[in-house]
Amino acid sequence: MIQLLVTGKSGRMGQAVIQAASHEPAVLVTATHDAGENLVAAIAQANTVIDFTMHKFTGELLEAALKSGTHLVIGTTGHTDDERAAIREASAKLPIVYAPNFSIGVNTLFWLTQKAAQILTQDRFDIEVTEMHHRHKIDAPSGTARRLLEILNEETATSYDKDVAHGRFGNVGPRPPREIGMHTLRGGDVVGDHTVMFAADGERVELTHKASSRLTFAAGAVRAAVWLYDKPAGLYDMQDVLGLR
Ligand SMILES: NC(=O)C1=CN([C@@H]2O[C@H](COP(=O)(O)OP(=O)(O)OC[C@H]3O[C@@H](n4cnc5c(N)ncnc54)[C@H](OP(=O)(O)O)[C@@H]3O)[C@@H](O)[C@H]2O)C=CC1
Ligand SMILES: O=C(O)C1=N[C@H](C(=O)O)C[C@H](O)C1
Repeated sequence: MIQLLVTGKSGRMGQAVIQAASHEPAVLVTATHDAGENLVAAIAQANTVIDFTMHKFTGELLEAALKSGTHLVIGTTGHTDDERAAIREASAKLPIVYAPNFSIGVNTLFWLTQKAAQILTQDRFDIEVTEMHHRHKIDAPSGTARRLLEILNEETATSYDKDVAHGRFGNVGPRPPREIGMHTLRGGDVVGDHTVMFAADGERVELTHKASSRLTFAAGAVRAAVWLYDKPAGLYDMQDVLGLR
């Protein structure tokens, strides 16, 4: 039985996770947590945490989980390089699923993007990525877009720091062939849209995913928590949970 601690309980995703967990017989929400509450007391009541909060909270969460041996499903995005390294380090002792997106559709988009990049970049296809989210989102680009860029960087031998152009403005000149454009849109109540575009002379391929309900992400996170139950320490993502590797 998964005894679940839901952090960020009053947030958009925290609420969706509590709802999704109520539909999963193997999962019982035994504790919840919000900013300012006692995390050590909350984590003592659980064997697994599902965390959709804020990147700055991850250090405190890792420290508490390492002490209690609690499994972690981390969906929070916007981590710094140091925070990502801390998650990797903790995974030597704890089973952790860390994923920027828990939807089956987006994880299929990751797979399709890798395959498309392998095929299309043998010819001269320029790559652009767009994402759109609701007006409340605080990190940009989205964690999902960042993962798409990492996949594209790997397949095209480009660098996230040197070759990704975050928007364009002014007299930027012709497009450098290795450049990957990243364009972030914010507005309204958009749950999460991502497009990877491959554009060549005479044709264009667009791979798009649109999420219309946060329950999609929440159900995926609950599925990841159940999957993680009997796994050894290690860093996993949703591709592992879905068997997409
Ligand atoms: N991986 C995925 O599939 C998905 C990831 N996300 C990510 O999940 C995260 C949360 O998104 P969302 O639910 O929309 O955000 P919300 O702002 O709605 O909720 C954030 C929650 O985290 C809590 N929180 C904020 N700061 C802290 C802190 N320092 N310590 C403890 N708790 C804190 C908030 O508490 P309070 O209200 O008291 O401040 C709130 O309950 C984001 O990083 C987002 O990108 C979102 C959707 C899907
Ligand atoms: O903040 C959100 O809402 C979302 N965040 C995730 C991200 O940053 O990729 C996933 C999803 O698109 C919704």
